[in-house]
Amino acid sequence: MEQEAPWRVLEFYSGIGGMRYSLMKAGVNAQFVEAFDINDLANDVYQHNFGSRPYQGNIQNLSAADLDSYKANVWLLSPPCQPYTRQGLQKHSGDARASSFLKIIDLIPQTSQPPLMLFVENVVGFETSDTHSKMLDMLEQNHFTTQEFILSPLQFGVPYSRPRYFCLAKRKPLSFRNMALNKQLVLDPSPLLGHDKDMISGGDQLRRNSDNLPITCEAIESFLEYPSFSNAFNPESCLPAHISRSSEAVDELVSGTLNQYIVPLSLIERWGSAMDIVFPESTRCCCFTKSYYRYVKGTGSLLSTVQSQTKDKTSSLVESGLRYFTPREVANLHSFPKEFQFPEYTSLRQRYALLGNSLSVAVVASLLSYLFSEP
Ligand SMILES: C[S@@+](CC[C@H](N)C(=O)[O-])C[C@H]1O[C@@H](n2cnc3c(N)ncnc32)[C@H](O)[C@@H]1O
Repeated sequence: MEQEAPWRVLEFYSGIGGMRYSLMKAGVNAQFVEAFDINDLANDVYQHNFGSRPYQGNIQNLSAADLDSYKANVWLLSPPCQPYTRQGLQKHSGDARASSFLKIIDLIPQTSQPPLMLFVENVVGFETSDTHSKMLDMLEQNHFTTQEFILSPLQFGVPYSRPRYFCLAKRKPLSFRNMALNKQLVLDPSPLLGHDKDMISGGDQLRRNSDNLPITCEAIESFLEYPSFSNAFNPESCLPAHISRSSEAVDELVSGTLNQYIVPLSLIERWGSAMDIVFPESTRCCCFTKSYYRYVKGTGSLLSTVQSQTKDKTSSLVESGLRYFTPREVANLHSFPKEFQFPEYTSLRQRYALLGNSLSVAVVASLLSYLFSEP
């Protein structure tokens, strides 16, 4: 059989390439025509892994003629989330960081060849914004059919809570495999997993509570870079009195690179009660944000390296050997492939920041595979 021409893909707000990895994982025959990101360092990481450097400019300065010149038929977009986050001021389209995406929304009708498929990722909260209303109006007026999802890696067996909003759009005459979901906001991954017949079609009945799904997640342990370092992760400053401070493993740890992942005693004392602490055997951890490692509260989970079953009630946080997840472990929870690497010169904080801005490849690959499937 003759091989069909690859889909020509544009990746807007490419960051460290989460969308690209997702499309690769979905097995779509695609050619990445161009990626766009304003962040120099994100582009370094992208280039390090994919060999090509994204266009390093402001997306807001693109014209319809620029976009037409790529002759692309698929656009993947993960615009900045800050205008729509619950923690932010929720200025929506009034936030300057929303303007480049609003510009794209304006440009689509002005292109001579609008994309055939569009995929947008953002935070939960986007779906109630005025930017969202503008996007849906534009898509409808330009003959796109849309389906929207809010999904989390937890629903795909990954022990990681990162619910995100997704909009999938196809320009007519293209249509979705499950047309019953047109114009719906779906909170259930079943249609993506080919379980369409299990769905109760129509209205709110689709909106099942994601956390109530009978999904068994793998234990966090399988995502750890250093699972065997559990006891060694007792930092010198936090060692329980009964453990010898001169033990070889501890010396090695304290002098070695692992030291940087140990949560300092001062932070434990100050923020202990606000920390989200998980264990290797836990089947859930919290969303890692771009501020992980800079701030403790609400930025991601910390790992207690003392097994919970060996921990008696009186043992304190100080004794629980708290450490940060390493960037590789965060990448694993984001389902990034093993080959993904940061350039040597990137700092820990930079790595966490870039990962925190990225996405779950497990979730997005599944959505993209559904987007590209035919009825
Ligand atoms: C939410 S992150 C997307 C991350 C990406 N999906 C990934 O996997 O890493 C948003 C990205 O958009 C970039 N960005 C924000 N505003 C931009 C603009 N006006 N022009 C170009 N890039 C922009 C940021 O540098 C950031 O990398």
